[in-house]
Formats: sequence, C-alpha cells, structure tokens
Amino acid sequence: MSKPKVLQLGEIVLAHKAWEQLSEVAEIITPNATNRDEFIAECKSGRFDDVVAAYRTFPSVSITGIFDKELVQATPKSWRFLAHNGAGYDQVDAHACAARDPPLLVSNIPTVADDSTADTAVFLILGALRNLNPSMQALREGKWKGSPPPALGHDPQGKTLGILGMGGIGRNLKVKMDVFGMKAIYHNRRKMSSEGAAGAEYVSFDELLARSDVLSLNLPLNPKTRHIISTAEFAKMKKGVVIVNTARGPVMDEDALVKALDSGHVASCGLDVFEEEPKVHEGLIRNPNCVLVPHMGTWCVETQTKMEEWTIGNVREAVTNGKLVSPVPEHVDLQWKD
Ligand SMILES: O=CC(=O)O
Repeated sequence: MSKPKVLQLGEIVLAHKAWEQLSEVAEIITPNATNRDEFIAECKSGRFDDVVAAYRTFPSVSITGIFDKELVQATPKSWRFLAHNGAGYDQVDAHACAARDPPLLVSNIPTVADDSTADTAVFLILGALRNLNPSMQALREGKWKGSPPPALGHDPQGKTLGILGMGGIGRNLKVKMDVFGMKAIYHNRRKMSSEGAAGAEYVSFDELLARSDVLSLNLPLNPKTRHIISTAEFAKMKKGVVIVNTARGPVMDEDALVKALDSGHVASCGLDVFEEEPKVHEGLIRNPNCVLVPHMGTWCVETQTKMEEWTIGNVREAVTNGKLVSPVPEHVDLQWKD
C-alpha cells in the first residue's frame, strides 16, 4: 500500500531524526514552485492531489504567500491538515481554512515557544527600562557611555507591568518578572482563573493603559487586534511609559508609536516584531531609545528543535490517526466533525 503524502513547505533545520522517522510512515514531497503564482498553479495542476498533510514554516510564506481564501480554495480536497511551525498563525486564515469543504485543519505550537518568547520580552523590558541601548551604540562608536551620557534608566522593582494578552507567553512573562519585583496587571478578552493568570490582577483595557509603567503586548494578530494600540491608546498611557512587543508588529500602529516616542510620551520601547518585516520604520531606527531585535523571539537551538519536533508530531498524528495534536482554537471543534 502506498504511503500518505506530506507536503514540506520550508526547511527542517534541527529535528532531522523526527523528520526521518516521519518518512517511514509518509512520502514527503516538496513543491517545485518558487513563488505564490507558481504555487497556486501547482496546487491546481494535480501534483498535490494525494497530499494529506503539509508541514509549513514562517519563511515558507515567500513561496506560497499567505494561506488566504484564494490559496485555500486552490488546494486539493485530499489535503486535510496544515501543521504550522509557530505559535502565531496570522499567515494562515483559519476561517478560510475552516470554510473549505472539507475543512483544512490547522495546528500551531501552543506551549514550546513560551519560554524563549517570554525571555526575549524580559530582555527587551530590562533593556528599554534601563535605557541601555544609547550607550551600547556609543561604546561601539568608541564613545564609551556617549557624550552627554543618556538619561538614567529605571529599576523594574515596584513598577507595574501591564500584559495585554494573558496566554502562555503572557503568563510565563508574569512569573519571570515577579522575580524582578514588578507588579503585573493584565487585560484579556476574558478574565482568567487566578492560576491561569499566575496571580496577575485583571483590569479593563483602559485601566491597563492608564496604570502600566511597562506595557507588554502578548496577544495574537487578527482583524480584531490589528492596531489595537494606536494614537488614542497612547494618549491614555502614563507619560514615560515603556512599550514592549514580542507578539506581532501590526498589533501596534508603528507611525503612532514613533510620534509618541518623538514627543517623549513613550520613553522607550523594546521591539522584536515590526509592522512590515523585514522593513523597519525609519523613526525607530533613528531613535536610540528603541531596543530593536529582528524577530528572534524563538531563535535558539533548544526551542527551535522543540518547535520542529512538535510540528512534525502534528503531521505524524494527521497521517496516522487523521487528527491534529494541537489544532488552533478555532478548529478544535471542527476536527471531530466530518
Ligand atoms: O513568532 C514566532 C512564533 O509565532 O512562533
């Protein structure tokens, strides 16, 4: 009997053993396409007609484009599962996937990216609060701390950390910042149990904006959260607030952030994500009070290995048992219906 086919969209960099083991139960194929038009044409050509599941990475978007309605409608009906290697799956329109007949079920990585993403947020919070960046730049230019030295930074102890989005990463961050003496408040669509929020205080969105000394964005990007932080929201924040974003760039209006930084209303920021990656807003580049990291929240061997293994686990479960280990929340109910 022939093995079910798996379409590989993106590289396996670390989890070679798990990938080899997958090839014992599945035939792995790769696209010939080098861009979205070619990929859609390849979908329609019949070449993927026996594909049951696909493994996809964040960078594979350069070949397929985003998994929107147009692309999803071009996929063959045999293709039932899409295992995304990442926590955030904004490159995949989960609603378009659910609406296809039969649905294209999507999985993401629910937990294994929490530590390294929260660690990156810790780095950005401390770097931005302590205003370390201007002097780090000055040192490399042979100017020691800089002349004049930058404004003194602030200690985290006793400051209020506002967490917008209390999922796995937000909770992980809260626990880590407890050690630095920060008091955490959070806002979410729904109030969590005290355990689910690791003891953080639930507040309204406006209260979060008004009370935070540091505001950390930890929510997924979707049409409802796009530009959730913009001019009106900055105006409700304390003067001197620090903003940290390790979620997705477009949850914040970058033009509005640059204006708020220029006026001094926002003292500093720490960003791992940007609105139009890999493009970075000129107003952020020229502002030394911005600690900028090029989307490296999970850029470490241990986490990347776990993420690849987890995603391969989803593909394996799909081809052997016809279901996903960690469907995205929108698809949890769908996977039991046919
Ligand atoms: O950005 C990283 C991820 O979504 O896993």
